[in-house]
Amino acid sequence: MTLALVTMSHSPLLDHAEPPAEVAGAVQGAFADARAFVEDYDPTLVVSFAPDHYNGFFYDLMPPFCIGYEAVGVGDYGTTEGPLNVPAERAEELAQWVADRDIDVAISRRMEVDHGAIQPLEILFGGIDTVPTIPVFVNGVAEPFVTMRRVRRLGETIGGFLATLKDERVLVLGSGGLSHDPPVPQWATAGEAVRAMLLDGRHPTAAARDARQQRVIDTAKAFTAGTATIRDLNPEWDRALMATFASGDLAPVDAMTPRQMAEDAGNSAHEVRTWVAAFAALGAAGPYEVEHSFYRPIREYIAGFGVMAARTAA
Ligand SMILES: O=C(O)/C=C/c1cccc(O)c1O
Ligand SMILES: [Fe+2]
Repeated sequence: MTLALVTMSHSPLLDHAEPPAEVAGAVQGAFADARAFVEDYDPTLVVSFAPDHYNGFFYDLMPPFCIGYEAVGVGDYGTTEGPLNVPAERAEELAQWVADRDIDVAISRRMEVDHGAIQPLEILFGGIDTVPTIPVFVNGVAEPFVTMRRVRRLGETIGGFLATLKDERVLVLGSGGLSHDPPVPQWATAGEAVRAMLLDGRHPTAAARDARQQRVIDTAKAFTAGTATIRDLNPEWDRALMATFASGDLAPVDAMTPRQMAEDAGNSAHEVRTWVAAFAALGAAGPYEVEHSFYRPIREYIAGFGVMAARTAA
C-alpha cells in the first residue's frame, strides 16, 4: 500500500501582501510542483491535518485533535465558504480505529474550518469539494498543548488505518508552520474583550472579522519594515526540522517542548504539529522518499515558508 504526502505552510497574507516578485514567483513555483505531484498521484481520498485560529475551535471546548465527519469552511480572509466533501462513513471508521488504539480523539459532525484547512485544498485542487477529504484538526495555537510524541502517535495510528485501504490512493496533507509568530491572540495575555472572542467568538460580524484580519495585515507590513514586535523567523530551526522529516526518523521530534518551540520559532510554530502527524502517517505505510522540498523565510507572509511532497518508496 502506498501513501503520498504534501505538507505546506499556509498564510492568509498570500493574497494580502506583496513580497518581491522573485519570492512570490518561487512560492508559486513550489505550489505548481506540489500540484503536479498531486495530479500525478491522483488521490481518491485526502486526509488533511490542519490547525485552526479561533474560527472553528474555541476555549469553550478545545480538544487537542478532532476528526470531522462533516465540515464547512468559514470563509475567513476570502477563502472558500461552504461544505467540504467529507466521506462521513470513512471518517467514522477512522475515528473508531483511532479510539480502538488508545488515542482519545474528539469528533465533530459539523466542524468549522478556516484558512488553515482551506488554503491547501484551494491551492492543490482548485476548490474545497473536488476530492473526498477527511479533516483532522490538530490544535496548534491554544495552550495547553499535548506532547509532540502524542501527535506523532496520532499520525502513526491514522497512517495505520490508511494503509489498510487497498481500494484508495490516499494523500495526507499537513498545513501550517514553520517558524512564525503572527499576532494570533493568546488567553494569557488577552484583555476581557479578546478573551470573550477566544472563548466562543463563532460567526463574527463582517466588521469584527475585518478588524481582526487588518491587524494581521498591518503586522505583516511592520514586520517587513523591521518595526514589528513579533518574534523573528528562524530559518535554521525550520531547515533542521525539514531535514528530520526528510530523514524518515521522526523520533527526534519527541524531545521538542511547547515552551522551547515558542521561544525558538514563535507562538505559531506549534502548527508544525500538522507536519509531524502527516509525516508519521506517511511513514506508517513504509519508507518514503521526498520528491519536492522548498523553503524560504518570508516576512511579508509572516512565515518560514515550506512545501514538501513525498510518497512511499517503490
Ligand atoms: O489571522 C490569523 O489568525 C492567522 C494568520 C496567519 C498569518 C501568517 C501565517 C499563518 O500560519 C497564519 O495563520
Ligand atoms: Fe496559521
